[in-house]
Amino acid sequence: MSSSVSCAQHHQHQQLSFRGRVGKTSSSASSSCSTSFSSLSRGGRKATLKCFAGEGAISKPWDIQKPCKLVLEDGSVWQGKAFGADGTKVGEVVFNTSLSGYQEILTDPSYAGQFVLFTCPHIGNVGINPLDMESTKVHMGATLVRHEALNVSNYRSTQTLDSYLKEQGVIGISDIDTRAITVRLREKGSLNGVVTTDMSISDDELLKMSKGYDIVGKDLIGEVCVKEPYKWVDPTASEWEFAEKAKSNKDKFNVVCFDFGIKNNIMRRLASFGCDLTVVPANYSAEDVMKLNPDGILFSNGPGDPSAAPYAVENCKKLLGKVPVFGICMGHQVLGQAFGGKTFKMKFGHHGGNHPVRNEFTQAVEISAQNHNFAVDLNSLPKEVKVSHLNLNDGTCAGMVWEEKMAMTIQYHPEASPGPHDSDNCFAQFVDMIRANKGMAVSR
Ligand SMILES: NC(=O)CC[C@H](N)C(=O)O
Repeated sequence: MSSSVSCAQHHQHQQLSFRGRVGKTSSSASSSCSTSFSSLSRGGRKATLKCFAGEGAISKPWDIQKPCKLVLEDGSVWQGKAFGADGTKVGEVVFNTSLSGYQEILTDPSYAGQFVLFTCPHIGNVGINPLDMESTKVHMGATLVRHEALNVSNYRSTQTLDSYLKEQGVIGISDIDTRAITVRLREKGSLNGVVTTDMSISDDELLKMSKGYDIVGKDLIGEVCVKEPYKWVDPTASEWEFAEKAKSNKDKFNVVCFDFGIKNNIMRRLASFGCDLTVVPANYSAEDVMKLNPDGILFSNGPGDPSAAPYAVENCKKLLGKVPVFGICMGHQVLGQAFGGKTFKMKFGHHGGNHPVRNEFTQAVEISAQNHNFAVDLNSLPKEVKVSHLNLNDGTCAGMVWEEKMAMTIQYHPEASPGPHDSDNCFAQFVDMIRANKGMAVSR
């Protein structure tokens, strides 16, 4: 099987990699970027390395000094280099501590209305591939990185981060001090900011724009969710499947997913555990959902303030107790409100792949992938609701169960993508709840 690997232009001393470093580029390769590098073969796999330079032209991406700046609402101005699209955007800046999986983060619809600052200093090194998309586009307003890797090294990559962001109309800024900004966000809390490649706009104007932005009270779900119902049947590809329960499952269940900005891997994991999915818009009525005769209902992740989506909460209230329900992230927050609880905005939220949570029933600790800026207030919940998981960094509510209502919720991301798989068992638990409700034997 041969696959095509793309790389940005390389200068003489840069190394080319193919699943690990394989040697230095020759000087003839570095001076002749319109031709393909000779095929590299490793582990039986062949790859053709191509350059992104246009016909005959030798552009030097490492020499490009197109300016870009970030102005935060606290008045700080951060000069950097532009990549991706040109333009001016306003958003809430959050930092993500994941060491890998920038493509999944870029395409997570929950980041609409926000800018993601990656604390991992090297972003872009595995390029972009068509298989790791969590949705059809990039939803964040801008991507903030310390260093944009020009050298792309992955056998699945078909595009550079730069060209993908250009195509998506998303601004990238590199060469800014992401550590200093992260410390600032930790001290002051999430800050709004403006990123621009238009140097004619004054810092004062940009500051005014960033101060005028507020994600609180904004219903961003409507911007990212589907308009018409659709079916999803694809499980995790068999070569990646790791859960024994998913491998041995033979039964099929009809599950309706409310799309608040659903990530593809939630659907893949549910499909792996035997769920045939009908994905419906966020404002699909409870009555219409019940007409689909679901065995279970999923409330998905999604962007923005959970208290700004009262229609979702009302729908949820009508469905509680009818069939088993599972809420993930925004879905957890919507269910929390439907239970009678309240949500609040956190100082800088949780965004990363290494957050410890404790299962309050088993005391087991899971390392989880998280991405949220709001949380359910533990003290606002009725006594029938049990807190199933606690975040061990700050003691916030990370999961709930209301047994009589057949409801379970998780504030973080059991589907990972990117992140650890410790919490994947949540999908099996949801399916077990469905099985029990149908009078079937539970698989444990
Ligand atoms: N990933 C999500 O679903 C995020 C939920 C919500 N927008 C928050 O930031 O808390």
